[in-house]
Amino acid sequence: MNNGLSIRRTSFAYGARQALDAVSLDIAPGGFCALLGPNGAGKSTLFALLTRLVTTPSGQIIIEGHDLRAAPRAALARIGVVFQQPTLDLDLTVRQNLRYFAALQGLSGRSASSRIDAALDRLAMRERDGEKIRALNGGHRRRTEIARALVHDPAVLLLDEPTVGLDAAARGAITSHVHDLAADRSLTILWATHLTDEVRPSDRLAVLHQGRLIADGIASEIAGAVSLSDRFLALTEAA
Ligand SMILES: Nc1ncnc2c1ncn2[C@@H]1O[C@H](COP(=O)(O)OP(=O)(O)OP(=O)(O)O)[C@@H](O)[C@H]1O
Repeated sequence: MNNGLSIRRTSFAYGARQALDAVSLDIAPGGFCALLGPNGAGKSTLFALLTRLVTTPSGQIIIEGHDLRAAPRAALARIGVVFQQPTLDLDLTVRQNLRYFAALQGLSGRSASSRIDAALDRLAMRERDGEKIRALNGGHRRRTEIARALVHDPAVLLLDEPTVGLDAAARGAITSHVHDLAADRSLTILWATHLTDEVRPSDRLAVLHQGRLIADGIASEIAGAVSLSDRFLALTEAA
């Protein structure tokens, strides 16, 4: 059984536009990888493939040992995902949003309640559980979405630029929460961002540019003697 997340030589084109070109990326179980790429690099396209919003005959994606093409239901059941566009119901409370999602996952009653409590605790959102989403700021909304993605106890968590549109303080809080989730090693995490200041020196980092993976390693080693921001600019300008 090949656990964790494995993306093998995966390509995708929108008509004549090649959005991903033979991308390969392996994340071991419990591993964490930041996927850094400028606008248009192909991050959202990769997430669309990982969640089967789009399909491609090229390459292979394996989630917790399940081939996404051959066994989509088993593979998709093991992932939790936070898309770039928020999808919470603004007129429901935090807990109601999570309860609705739990029901879609076939969870109800006490087991749903305890999973929801645990997920809210992980994002420090339990004390806000009775508030309507509409009343929350952007950072708390994103934390609610991440908690919701954890309710069914996925093995792999996919986060597509969860800090987009947030102010600096909320961005910092979400970035810390993501790193806290990564530290407990119970989840395999792929986290897309286009901001170098969200990546920590010890993070595993994959750099995507124009549909190709142009670096994969520890962020501080990729940066070398310069800042990650300078290295990222040099890599994406040169490639
Ligand atoms: N529906 C579409 N039709 C045609 N081209 C598309 C479509 N969606 C994305 N593209 C193109 O595919 C490439 C990759 O886009 P993608 O949205 O995956 O990048 P991204 O890294 O997620 O960017 P961003 O940070 O702006 O979200 C870009 O050149 C984009 O213009």
